[in-house]
Amino acid sequence: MTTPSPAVAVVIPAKDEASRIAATIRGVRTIPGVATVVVVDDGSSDGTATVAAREGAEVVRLARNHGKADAMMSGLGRVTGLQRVGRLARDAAVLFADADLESSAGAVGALVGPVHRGEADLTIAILPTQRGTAGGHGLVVGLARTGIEELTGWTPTQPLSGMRCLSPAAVEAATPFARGWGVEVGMTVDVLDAGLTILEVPCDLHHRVTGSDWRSQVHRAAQYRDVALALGVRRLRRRLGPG
Ligand SMILES: O=c1ccn([C@@H]2O[C@H](COP(=O)(O)OP(=O)(O)O[C@H]3O[C@H](CO)[C@@H](O)[C@H](O)[C@H]3O)[C@@H](O)[C@H]2O)c(=O)[nH]1
Ligand SMILES: O=C(O)[C@H](O)COP(=O)(O)O
Repeated sequence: MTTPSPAVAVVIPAKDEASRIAATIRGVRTIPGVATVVVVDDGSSDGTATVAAREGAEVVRLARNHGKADAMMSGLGRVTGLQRVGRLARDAAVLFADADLESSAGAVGALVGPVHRGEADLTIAILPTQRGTAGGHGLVVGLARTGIEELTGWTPTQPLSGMRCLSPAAVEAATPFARGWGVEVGMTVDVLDAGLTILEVPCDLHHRVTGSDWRSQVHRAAQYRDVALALGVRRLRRRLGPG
């Protein structure tokens, strides 16, 4: 007899991902222990929610766009609701995955083992070099990395990586999330501040890279703003001290 894998709840924030979400849901379903897949449609203008429902996901539909962090918080709300009604184990790990991973999505499964074995409270995926040309200059990544380093003494390899698996203790330490694109940086700092452990895990994931056109640069500006805000709030907290 094989021992059943401990439960995992997958949460996928998704904005206008109708062409990718089905493959991503199918990918994460291959991960042992996945008890539920929650897709949060963050005010999409395409058929993301319809496709996700057709794939059998739990769909949370936000009427307007709230940004990635709020979508993730809404997903956690659904996870808690499922736990309350006994449809999901209370000690389930939560695995956040982006919607654009498509057929590579199953590779986030590597994040689960260390959390279930108690080797880490938070695991973060390290992605291989992506296909296509990235159009950035490393400004947002640099801001995030040096900010985390300054606040915690730990240097992350890919500070913006959003594929993350959290133990219940890490969920408690990391919530409420920093807004928008600041969610990963805020989570990293808050989890380390709580005395919990983080492990980076290489995962063979492929996603849509941000290019170099004007839309991509506007996206990077929003990332920069949100990361700077998440760091600023935490610096201020340090200065003000506990309580
Ligand atoms: O308003 C939004 C915008 C995006 N998304 C979803 O968030 C995920 C990540 O968005 P994406 O457009 O792929 O952003 P990237 O710039 O490629 O994201 C990188 O950087 C982000 C932090 O800035 C991380 O959250 C991501 O995991 C990381 O891949 C995807 O599932 C989106 O559908 C939302 O839920 N709401
Ligand atoms: O393309 C990326 O990796 C992100 O949008 C961050 O951009 P940057 O760190 O290159 O500014």
